[in-house]
Amino acid sequence: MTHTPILIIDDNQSHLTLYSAILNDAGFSTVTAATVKEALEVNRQTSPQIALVDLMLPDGSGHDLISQLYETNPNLKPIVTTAYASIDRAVEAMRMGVSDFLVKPINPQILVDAIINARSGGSQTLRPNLGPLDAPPLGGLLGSSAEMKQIYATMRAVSGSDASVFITGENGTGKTMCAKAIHALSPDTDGPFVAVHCGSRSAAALGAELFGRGSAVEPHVQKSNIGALQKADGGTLFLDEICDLDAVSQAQLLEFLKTSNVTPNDSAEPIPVKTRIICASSKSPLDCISAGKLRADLYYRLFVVPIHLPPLRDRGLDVIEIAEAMVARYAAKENKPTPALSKDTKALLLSYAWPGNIHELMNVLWNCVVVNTGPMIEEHHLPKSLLDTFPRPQETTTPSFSLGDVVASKSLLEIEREIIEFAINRAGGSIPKASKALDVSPSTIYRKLETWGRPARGPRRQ
Ligand SMILES: Nc1ncnc2c1ncn2[C@@H]1O[C@H](COP(=O)(O)OP(=O)(O)OP(=O)(O)O)[C@@H](O)[C@H]1O
Repeated sequence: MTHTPILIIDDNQSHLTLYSAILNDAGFSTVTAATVKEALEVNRQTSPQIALVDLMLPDGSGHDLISQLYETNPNLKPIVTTAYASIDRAVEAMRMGVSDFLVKPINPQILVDAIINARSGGSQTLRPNLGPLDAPPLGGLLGSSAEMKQIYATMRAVSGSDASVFITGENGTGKTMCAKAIHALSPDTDGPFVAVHCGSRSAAALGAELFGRGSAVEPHVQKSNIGALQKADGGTLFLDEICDLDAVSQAQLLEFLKTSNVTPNDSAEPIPVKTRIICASSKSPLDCISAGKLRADLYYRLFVVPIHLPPLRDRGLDVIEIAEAMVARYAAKENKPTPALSKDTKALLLSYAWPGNIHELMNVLWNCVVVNTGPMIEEHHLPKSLLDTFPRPQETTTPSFSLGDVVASKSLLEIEREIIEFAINRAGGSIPKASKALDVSPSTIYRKLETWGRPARGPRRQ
């Protein structure tokens, strides 16, 4: 069976580029439209089997558009995308027969899964060429766990677009490395990569560092007075620990994102700047918004493509892969033969919690290579004091059910909610998938979520 291109309808050019890149990378062909009028024309020309429909379009609503598309293309499977999740909208969309309801920012794998689901119609599974998921790591990032492979695929997909990227993850998980790798893959790789840590100085100093001083626009003035945004013109600006940015700089950054102009302090003249923004945070941005530290409007502008780097303890055998590469690197540096890791050492590395993540692993292994001279790194060579200080924390993410305990302590409604939440988490946030697993209709779950006052799918809290 041949497939027509997927029609992507969104009035935001960055989203069109990004979704096309993700789907093209996954082996699908795409066509795009930015308005209702354009969408009807492309629909007439290509008769797509699947359309990704944004609900808010400049010349009409996505719901009305879907009705019009059905008139000439009754077999169409629409997938709704929206930045404004509401249960009412989701239920209304499900009633119209849409295949899925995706809340922006959309995780690339969820987007690909939604297309696969729509194509398979719930029975046959037509897996497209997912080559990028098997592609080798990027930019020196080590690790071939499924989690990291998915991250490499996202990085590749986003690198060709100028969409903002929001990287979250504990300290030492590789956020900076990931940002550099995206820059290196991008068409602007020859442009500058400028990194600014948003948490390490006073608001005034940070403001000047980011936006520069008025004198910077004068041609004779030192380059050091130019702000980081201007320095990153034609390249990438990496804002590390964005949640620590002060309120004044947040307002200025938001203004920049709206206008693509920088107005350095004391200067009247706005300066046009074209730069891709990648930001990172080790804190949960949603918690920071709740605490009034991060503006929600700034967050939604920046959180176009989320990348969450899992802690090292959740990357399975990546710990050993990274450890062996690091040991070889440090041995070469110290002019020593590369020692092997004993079986017990590997078991310990795998069971330790690594609160400092890859940074900590690197320090431990460098110490081992420097201090020991033998051909093998044994368990007793590892700094035990360190392991004793940071025992592996209790897993909290997966609820475990002991029927007796549960029945004794919880109401039926509570148990039902736990099971539904569990199924949604296991389905990566996809309500249709969770509903399939529980053998109920998606609208049943949407209605339950509405009762609990919980959004259908949004950025996951860490
Ligand atoms: N997947 C990886 N493979 C190999 N080395 C890695 C990987 N991820 C991170 N590193 C190394 O671990 C160290 C920490 O990485 P990085 O500085 O990018 O983390 P981070 O999340 O930005 O840390 P922080 O939050 O402390 O700024 C660096 O030396 C980096 O080279």
